[in-house]
Amino acid sequence: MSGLLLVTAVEAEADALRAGLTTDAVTVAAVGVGPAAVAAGTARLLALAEAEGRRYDAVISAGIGGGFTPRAPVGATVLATSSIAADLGADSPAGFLSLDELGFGRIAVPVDAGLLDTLRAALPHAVVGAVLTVSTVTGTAERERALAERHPDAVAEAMEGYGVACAAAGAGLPFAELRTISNPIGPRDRGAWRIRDAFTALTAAAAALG
Ligand SMILES: O=C(O)c1cccc(C(=O)CC[C@H]2O[C@@H](n3cnc4c(=O)[nH]cnc43)[C@H](O)[C@@H]2O)c1
Repeated sequence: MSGLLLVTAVEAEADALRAGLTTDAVTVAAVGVGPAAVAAGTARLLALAEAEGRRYDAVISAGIGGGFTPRAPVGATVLATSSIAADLGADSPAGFLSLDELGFGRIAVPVDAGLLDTLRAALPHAVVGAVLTVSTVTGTAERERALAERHPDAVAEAMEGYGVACAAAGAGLPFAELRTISNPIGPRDRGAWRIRDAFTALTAAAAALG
């Protein structure tokens, strides 16, 4: 057993997490932006560990994300109940058809219940709900509305959770997703992103984990 693997998209997120950790039982790795990059990167890390005779206890997709207003305001910490590939499917004149609706698989991966309980105990103020994984950051009110209607339990969106979940499932490991909110989801306003606040919240979350 080699502890926990925290997977981020970019090094700045990984550094923010490392700044809060006081244990070496947690490995933090940045493997790229988007579901494909993190699925490939996470699967490689898990396979390398296995080849060395090591095995992680669990994998967490961690980093910053956009929050659905008012449920997850900027600076909030979010724990996923499930990670949902919200734009994986097909467009049609009748609207978006998800992978499930097409009959090709599941878009929602529930997180490990025991791991979520542990994280909730460590982070009692966290907002808990579904976290969407998107390949395109939402940038209009129309898109925000469509996502919220399709996923009424969603509290946040990011670009990696579902990819990390697929890699963890492939290795038979418990999975969870932790996000701190850098921006509201909605019309694109890059100037309103509070990335530093989200990094500060990531550091605090990591400190609460150990
Ligand atoms: O400026 C942009 O529009 C932009 C586009 C792609 C990536 C970024 C990043 O800052 C990369 C880091 C990371 O941020 C997560 N993130 C943060 N907010 C959101 C959001 O509202 N929707 C989706 N993802 C978001 C994401 O997981 C990136 O990996 C900036």
